Amino acid sequence: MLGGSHAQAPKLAGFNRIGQVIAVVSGKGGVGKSSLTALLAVALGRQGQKVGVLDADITGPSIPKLFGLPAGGLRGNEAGILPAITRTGIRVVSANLMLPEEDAAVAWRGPLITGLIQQFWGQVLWGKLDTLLVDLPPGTSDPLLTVVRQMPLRGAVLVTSPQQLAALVVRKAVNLLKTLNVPVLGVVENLAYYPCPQSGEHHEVFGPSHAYEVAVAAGCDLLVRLPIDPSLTQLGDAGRIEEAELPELAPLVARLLGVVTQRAQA
Ligand SMILES: Nc1ncnc2c1ncn2[C@@H]1O[C@H](COP(=O)(O)OP(=O)(O)OP(=O)(O)O)[C@@H](O)[C@H]1O
Repeated sequence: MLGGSHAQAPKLAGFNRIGQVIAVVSGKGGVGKSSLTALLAVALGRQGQKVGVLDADITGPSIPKLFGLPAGGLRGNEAGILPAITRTGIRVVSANLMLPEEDAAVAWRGPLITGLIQQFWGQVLWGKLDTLLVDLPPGTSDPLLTVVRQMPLRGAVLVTSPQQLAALVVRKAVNLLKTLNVPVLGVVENLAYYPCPQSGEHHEVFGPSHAYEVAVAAGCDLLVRLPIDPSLTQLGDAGRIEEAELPELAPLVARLLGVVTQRAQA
């Protein structure tokens, strides 16, 4: 059933109730977008939200690894696909959960990839969610267009890092989101600095920040600057990202909770 681009969507309208769908977008790979998606899901869950993560990075899925979810963990029945559930109750759907082994490759052409993203939206029994986060692959390509066309996006969170190249590529993503009328809810700069454990001084390991320029281009606020934190790498590698504490995310969490409130009042 999975992987076909023309599969019939079951009637999930009465079953799935999703308060808001938020895309997490970067221009360049490796800026920590998947980690940020996972951390945001955890932070929203701690605020009492029911959260789902749709891993739209079909060929490079890293969400299951961060949560310690094993390959082959997706189940389904004739009604639809059941998401895997993390230790703290976050519902996750990812190509890696369909594969027999974690390191099996997905070598698919574009139409199959977009077909699978559509199935992750249209054939998954997400149930009632406050927020569905969509982790998009880097680049301004088909998956973003598919998500924008198929899902009622409230907006996007843009993740960048201090390198000028990352800022340049993320500005391309900003322009595409503008063209597609997707509001940018906030910019996150990851790997912004390394706080010296001895002196507390912030070292700009990847150079000076360009995130303000990105935020200005996107017409929104730079909400979060995340430091380089080796414990994050360790927790992610161990599949224990849900144990991370990141108070820096509070402004972004508040913004996303605000979106829910505004929508409820509309
Ligand atoms: N703030 C941080 N401090 C330390 N390590 C980090 C931080 N953010 C991300 N990492 C680490 O960097 C690596 C890449 O992160 P991640 O997979 O989230 O990036 P990505 O942008 O989603 O990558 P890709 O675009 O290739 O999918 C991971 O090992 C992750 O643990």
